[in-house]
Amino acid sequence: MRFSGHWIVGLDFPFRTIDEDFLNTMVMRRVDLRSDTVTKPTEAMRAAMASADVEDDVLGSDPTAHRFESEMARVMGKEAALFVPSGTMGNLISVLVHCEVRGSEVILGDNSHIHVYENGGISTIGGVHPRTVKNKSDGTMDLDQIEAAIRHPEGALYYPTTRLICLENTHANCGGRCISSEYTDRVGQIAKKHGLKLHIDGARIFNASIALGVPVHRLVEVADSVSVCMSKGLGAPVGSVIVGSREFITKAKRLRKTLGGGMRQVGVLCAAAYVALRDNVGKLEDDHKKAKMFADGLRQIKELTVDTSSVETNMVFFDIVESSLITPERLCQVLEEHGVLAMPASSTSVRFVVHYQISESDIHYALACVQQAVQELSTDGIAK
Ligand SMILES: Cc1ncc(COP(=O)(O)O)c(C=O)c1O
Ligand SMILES: C[C@@H](O)[C@H](N)C(=O)O
Repeated sequence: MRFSGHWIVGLDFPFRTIDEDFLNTMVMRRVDLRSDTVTKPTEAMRAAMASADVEDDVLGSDPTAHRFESEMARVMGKEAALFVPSGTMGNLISVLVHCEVRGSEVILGDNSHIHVYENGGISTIGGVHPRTVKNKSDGTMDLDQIEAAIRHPEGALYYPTTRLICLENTHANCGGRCISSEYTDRVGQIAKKHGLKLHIDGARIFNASIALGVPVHRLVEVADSVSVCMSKGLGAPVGSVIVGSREFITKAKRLRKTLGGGMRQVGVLCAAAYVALRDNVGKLEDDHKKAKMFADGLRQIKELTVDTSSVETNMVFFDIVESSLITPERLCQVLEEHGVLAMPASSTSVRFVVHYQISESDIHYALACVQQAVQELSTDGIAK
């Protein structure tokens, strides 16, 4: 399908009049909004990787990994840190260390990444039983429901034993919503009251910190462990970091080896992650502004509905109105034909994730493509 004619879209959003020549030039543009995991390493990261001081991190300690882990522990306000290959492994190791006794149960959100997107690893690999509590639209769980989900010791003959509560900040499936330090503290109080541990899936904790204006160490103050993704909005090519007590990290390091995550000259990866931490935290605010700009533009497309008030960080979810014949899959297909990459989020919604390698001009282009695609899919009746 080729777009034809001017892209006068009659929107008061500062869309430009895009004529065919400009459009055809623009069609060569690639705007990857599938996730903030798609960023490519910068020259500074590549240079750091190339010159990293490395040693075998299994037989001893890779000096660059050690320096990076020490810095992450300091930034996050915890005793120690451990570099791991992915956020999935960071969460898995954290849950398994806290729930190292057979028959353990973890309370987590029914829409949490750990529960939805990690292949049930805590159960299939770790033998840990999940007990879900409904995630509210803001990414939190009702505090009373959390407390009610905690198994009573008198039921020990029948029930698993609750040992851990997991939160997710920002909450990806709830649209990148931020969890406040006050709410986190309340969950921490519940955990402490019942002798439980608290883990935070902090894949995008720096996004929450910037959006809330709260230091990361304050956001995770009451957590026993946090998994932080360096490979998302911070833009490192690979890796996450678990932070916690020295005792926790010692156990985590052993479990990382058990899972095959013990890495040799891992300083090559930590060097890039260190550059990401140094250079990119300050760019997250722009990501949030671009996401807001995107949502404002999408809101003006009548076949779409966007809750712009829920766009707190770098994610934009929008719904296609029920009366429309357009499906998220078909819309993403047409957008991909013009270089705009996005992911369906449900049977009625699409997710766009902004990152620091997306420019404002890219946002304008993507908006124009969405507008044109919706217009053409609606009129051509080829939605389904
Ligand atoms: C909230 C959240 N937690 C954990 C992960 C897992 O990270 P990874 O993809 O590095 O395994 C992701 C996505 O990647 C995520 O969005
Ligand atoms: C899809 C999911 O696993 C990934 N964390 C993302 O948000 O893109």
